[in-house]
Amino acid sequence: MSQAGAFPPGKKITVVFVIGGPGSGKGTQCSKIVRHFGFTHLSAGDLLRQQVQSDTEHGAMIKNLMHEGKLVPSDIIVRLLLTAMLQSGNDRFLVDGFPRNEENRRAYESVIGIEPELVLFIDCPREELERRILHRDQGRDDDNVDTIRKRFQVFHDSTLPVVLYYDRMGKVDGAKSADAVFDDVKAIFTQLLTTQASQGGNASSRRSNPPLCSVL
Ligand SMILES: Nc1ncnc2c1ncn2[C@@H]1O[C@H](COP(=O)(O)OP(=O)(O)O)[C@@H](O)[C@H]1O
Ligand SMILES: O=c1ccn([C@@H]2O[C@H](COP(=O)(O)OP(=O)(O)O)[C@@H](O)[C@H]2O)c(=O)[nH]1
Ligand SMILES: [Mg+2]
Repeated sequence: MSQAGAFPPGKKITVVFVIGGPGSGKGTQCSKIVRHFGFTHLSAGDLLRQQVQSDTEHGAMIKNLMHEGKLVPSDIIVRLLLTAMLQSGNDRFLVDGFPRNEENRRAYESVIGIEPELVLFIDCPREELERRILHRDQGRDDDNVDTIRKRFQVFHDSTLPVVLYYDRMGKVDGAKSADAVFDDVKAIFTQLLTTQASQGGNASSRRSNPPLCSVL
């Protein structure tokens, strides 16, 4: 059952999924989008790390799965996302690093049910991803060579097919400098928000809109 009714009636909620390989710059671009376009940034990975740090019911299980580069059960992450959305009071959300597989997508659809108006896909070659992660220096215990390989495999096998599910996908070249990537991201968001304003409604990612940018 959709929880879209959990939001104030008549309030239009805009959701953008931000997807890309580990180290592609999802968090970096989301910070810039927040500053420029007033979205609330919901990083699925950060929400899970908070659960580990506050030693919650599922903390130990989440920690082990993340250390192995595996995916946490969908119901846990969807519940965390919904709670964060409701608590924010905002009506524009960047969902960073989610959905990561088909099961995630279905769980989101059945529990939250607000279709993303855009899926921003940050494309970047694997060698560059690995280089960035190994220099990230945020003390993450999944940023090591062994776990990185497993995370790449999950991204390739499970996450990329979810990206392809959506018609309304904006793809950017994430190998450029962070500012150059943001120039491209800015153009996509400006187009999205302009279209929304002129339509006065949602431009759903599954309707037959032309893609905002080149498709894979
Ligand atoms: N376009 C870029 N060029 C070079 N380094 C980048 C770029 N975008 C992000 N980084 C750096 O790469 C690392 C991974 O970025 P991050 O935003 O954490 O990626 P993700 O959230 O996709 O894993 C960070 O150390 C970040 O500062
Ligand atoms: O929806 C999600 C998002 C993240 N993760 C877990 O959290 C880790 C780190 O995710 P994050 O998005 O922080 O990594 P990034 O892509 O930014 O390097 C992943 O490898 C998964 O183990 C998950 O299970 N489900
Ligand atoms: Mg991140």
